[in-house]
Amino acid sequence: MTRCPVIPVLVIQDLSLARPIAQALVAGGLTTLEVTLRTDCAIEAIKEMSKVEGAHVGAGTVLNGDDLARAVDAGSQFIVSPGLTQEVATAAQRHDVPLLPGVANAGDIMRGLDLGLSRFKFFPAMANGGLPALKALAAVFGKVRFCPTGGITEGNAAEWLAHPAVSCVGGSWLTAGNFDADAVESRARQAAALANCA
Ligand SMILES: O=C(O)C(=O)C[C@H](O)[C@H](O)COP(=O)(O)O
Repeated sequence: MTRCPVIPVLVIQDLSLARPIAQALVAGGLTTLEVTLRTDCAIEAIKEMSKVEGAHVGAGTVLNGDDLARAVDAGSQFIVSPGLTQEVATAAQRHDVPLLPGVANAGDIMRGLDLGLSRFKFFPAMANGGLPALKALAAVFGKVRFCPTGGITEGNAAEWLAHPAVSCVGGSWLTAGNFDADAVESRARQAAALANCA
């Protein structure tokens, strides 16, 4: 979460674009890449993107232990899930892989704390009440850190990142539309500057 505080959330439909997309994002300064398991080629895309120098590739939309095992076998260095289940948390512990599960309310966070977790994705961030909702949760759970995702854009990312409980943000805006390497690199560069990526 602190390595590079803007995480592109990627839905790879065309495997041949996996490497060029990763190269463009890394060239622009975004090195932590989340590949969602929402497409048939997602697992292969994780393998391809992991070959790109400087890329730190993980899996998103991990819904159960089987997804997690497939993602880890493909080389995922971290796991993101839209929600928090005991099954996914246990599988992450078993595979010794960092897990960023989604939370939407205080009860979710408390279940996460019970499982030994303190870093969560706040999802879906905008639909869940946006920054006011996160501020209210952060005031109660002082040591918890969040990665808001869902509705984050280049227009509001800086505002989220300015909150001390927000360690990073995630979003699909970096690769939205038809793939154009120059456009992706330029969006990544802007986002990296916003987030002071090293
Ligand atoms: O399913 C998951 O595990 C996810 O990672 C969900 C994504 O974070 C959001 O769908 C991204 O939301 P947008 O940036 O608004 O497109």
